[in-house]
Amino acid sequence: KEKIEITKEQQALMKIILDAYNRHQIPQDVAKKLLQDQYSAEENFLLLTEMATSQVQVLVEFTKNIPGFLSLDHEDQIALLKGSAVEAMFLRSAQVFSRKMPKGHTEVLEARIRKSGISEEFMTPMFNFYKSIGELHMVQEEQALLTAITILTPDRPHVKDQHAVERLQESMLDVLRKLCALQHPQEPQYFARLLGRLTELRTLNHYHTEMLTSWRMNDHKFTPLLCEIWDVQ
Ligand SMILES: O=C(NC1CCCCC1)[C@H](C1CCCCC1)n1c(-c2ccc(-c3ccccc3)s2)nc2ccccc21
Repeated sequence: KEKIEITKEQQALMKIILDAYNRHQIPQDVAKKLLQDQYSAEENFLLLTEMATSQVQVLVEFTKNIPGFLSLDHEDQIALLKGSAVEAMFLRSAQVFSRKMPKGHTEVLEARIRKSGISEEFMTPMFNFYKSIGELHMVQEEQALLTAITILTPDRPHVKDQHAVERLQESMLDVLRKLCALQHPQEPQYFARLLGRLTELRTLNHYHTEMLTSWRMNDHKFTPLLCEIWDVQ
């Protein structure tokens, strides 16, 4: 049985990522809001644009704390943020959805989201993803590292120096691999399952523009930031 050891610098890296992840959380809790009332499609769309706008700002702050990120080519930094923002949104949504809630609350939340205005066809892939994330019972460190790994995906559109991004991502993947082996010793496949979720995340990314434009209302208004991030308008 090979001895898995997280080195001192890997521990320091994990602490930086976890602190940044915890520091940059959305202030108001969208799940609480959704559990309070059933909103109209228009109100839900507005809620999503507000949540998404603040989440992008939070994501930028988190990303700036990833060691090495600010040393990347500046245009590549933008390309990585633009390319990962939607996936980070779905990953965060999955974590919000999978949080331990009082009896019956998750069912109410799911029902509210199903009636939020998003077209029916996207519900199955979206909730399959949320439930598959929930089944992993990720610890905070794993969630934070997975978000950093998603941001540091080398093959986003317009990234010039992919190797520089690969090197940063690889150091995150190595820490995550060791953490998974230590946290889930009975599940040697756990790390692979975690990475498999990133593939599922990309398919959700693929749907996002259509999810927005098919929102059951007319005249969809987006902020300039979201037009950039969501490839709409
Ligand atoms: O507010 C939300 N998510 C925040 C985003 C930022 C980070 C925190 C979470 C929305 C609400 C859904 C119901 C209507 C209001 C908005 N939400 C979603 C999404 C479904 C579809 C989404 C999307 C994203 C981009 C593009 C196209 C579609 S996000 N899944 C959730 C699971 C649990 C709690 C909220 C959840």
